[in-house]
Amino acid sequence: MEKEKGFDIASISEWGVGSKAPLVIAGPCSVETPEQLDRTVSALVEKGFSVVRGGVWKPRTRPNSFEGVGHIALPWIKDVKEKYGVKFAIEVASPYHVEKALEFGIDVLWLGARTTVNPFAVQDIADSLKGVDVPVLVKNPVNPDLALWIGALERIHQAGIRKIGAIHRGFSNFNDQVYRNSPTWQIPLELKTKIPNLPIINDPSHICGRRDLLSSVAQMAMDLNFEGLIVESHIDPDKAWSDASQQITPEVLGGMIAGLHIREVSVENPVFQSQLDTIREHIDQVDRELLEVLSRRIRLVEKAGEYKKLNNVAIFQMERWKTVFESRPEWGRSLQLEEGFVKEMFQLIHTESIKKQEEIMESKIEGAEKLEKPQ
Ligand SMILES: O=C(O)C(=O)C[C@]1(C(=O)O)C=C[C@@H](O)C=C1
Repeated sequence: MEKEKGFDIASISEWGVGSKAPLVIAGPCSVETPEQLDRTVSALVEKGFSVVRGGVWKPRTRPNSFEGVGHIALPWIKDVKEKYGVKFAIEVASPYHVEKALEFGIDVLWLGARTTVNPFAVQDIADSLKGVDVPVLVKNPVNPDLALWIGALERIHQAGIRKIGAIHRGFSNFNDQVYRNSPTWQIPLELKTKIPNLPIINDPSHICGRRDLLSSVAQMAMDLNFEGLIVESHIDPDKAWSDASQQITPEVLGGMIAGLHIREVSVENPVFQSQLDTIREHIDQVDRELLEVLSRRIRLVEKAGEYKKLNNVAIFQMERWKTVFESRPEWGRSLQLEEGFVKEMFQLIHTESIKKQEEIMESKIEGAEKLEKPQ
């Protein structure tokens, strides 16, 4: 995969938010009242958290939902920062938000998923950040579009922001039965591959939309070596004014973070390394075989395409495709392969079959004349 060039990025240890790894940013979805903020921050500090989040201006999908208390929350935030010595992160969606946040000494800014999708809005914010030395995090866009995410990061970075990171909050979906926003892990992993030194922070709260899944998503992020977590935590989650079902108390959050297994990127252990190298050699061998088998299948599909052309038969054969699509996951099950994985793989394979046969139909494929027309 090609790396993006020209990103000069500071590591989290240079952000001025402490050097504990992973970085945990925790706090209420929305700042509601001075009392709610004070009680939540006090409980978070007691559990060892020192970087707090809290929504001031809340972009909501539907009108008439609670849209945040607005700039009146900023003096309350300034008070808890002074009282508890915490750092504070908020979302900004316009140059006005940036100006106000900086005026009140906010330590970390983030762009929300609905802002990232809009290059005009991102550019306006980037322009307002010129000459400012504050960490800025960019959430993934609501749609699974890596280029759009990278584009927003580039705009912020080109404004001179070196303390830059990404937040993976999942992607909108039509009918994901499990997640509020599908994690689609391959997208943040591809981002990491393209911009290796970009810190990525996982947001299990917005991915899950419910409390019971938070720790499994947070653990997955740690297994994939994400640099941090941003988690919604409220002193009285059931009474939260927004996103009540995904917030947890600072106490529960403390337990969740303590229970995470933090993985090393690699270890200086020659035995481990040589064992992993052996396994990787086997994987290389199997991947070759896999590609050889796939190539054999495609050659057969091409042959079928040539016969279809000769006999003026349509490419898409619904009955046959149904049989293939229903039988393969069953074959896979007996080989301990996940049904969803097999289905997705065969969908891809079928798309390639159709593409290949289209090419044959459109062109005068050499050799087609040599085929005998079946009787
Ligand atoms: O069976 C065929 O007619 C094929 O061309 C093969 C194949 C496949 O890839 O399995 C491809 C296209 C059809 O829609 C059905 C099946």
